[in-house]
Amino acid sequence: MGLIVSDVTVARSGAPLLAGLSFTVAEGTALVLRGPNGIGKTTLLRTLAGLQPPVAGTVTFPDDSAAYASHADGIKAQLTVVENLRFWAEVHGSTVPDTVYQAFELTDLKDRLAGTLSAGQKRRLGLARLGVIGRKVLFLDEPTVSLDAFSVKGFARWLREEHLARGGLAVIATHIDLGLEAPELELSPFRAAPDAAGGSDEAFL
Ligand SMILES: Nc1ncnc2c1ncn2[C@@H]1O[C@H](COP(=O)(O)OP(=O)(O)OP(=O)(O)O)[C@@H](O)[C@H]1O
Repeated sequence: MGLIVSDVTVARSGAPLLAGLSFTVAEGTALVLRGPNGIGKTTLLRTLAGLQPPVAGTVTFPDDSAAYASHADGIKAQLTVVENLRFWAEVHGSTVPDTVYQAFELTDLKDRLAGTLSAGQKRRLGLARLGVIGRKVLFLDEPTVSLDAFSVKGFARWLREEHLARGGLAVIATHIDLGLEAPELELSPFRAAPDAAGGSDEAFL
């Protein structure tokens, strides 16, 4: 079973942003969300991941299978790269696959304190978390911010060859082309009318 989104409306601070969204993402495939700044991509991803409730509609995917990766890397500065990955693996009852270090270009950084990594290196470590937690349904918010072109390609390769090829799925908000050959959903036509959630205008106060 993949991800099924039925007639979903999402809101931020009481203001409906996107309405009437219905789509499915099958196992082994990705969907790329497109739309201008502020349209609600982050809000939609957070809603799909269950971090906030939809105003209307339903989101279904297999229980306990999802992970949300946001702008915040969520890494522990006082731990080394290896310790960070082991920490996440332990939390999720898994182990760190050796392949993760190579896939996210962390082999030479294993013993570095995470707090001393560059922005792009931190982002690679944050993304490597996805490689250890074993979640099938990934909601990714601008995953390649701070990454150079080489690292973007590496991440896309991991997504394609390690995640999607093993039956995972992903919904990705990104402004760049990841080269995934994934279908894209332009969100602009789904911009909510101000009264889509019953006329609330508290956001404008
Ligand atoms: N804490 C908040 N309180 C009120 N409004 C907010 C809050 N956070 C975000 N918003 C507003 O909600 C709207 C949707 O924000 P969201 O972050 O979901 O957009 P986005 O499409 O992900 O944008 P971007 O492409 O810039 O990342 C924006 O107009 C934003 O200003």
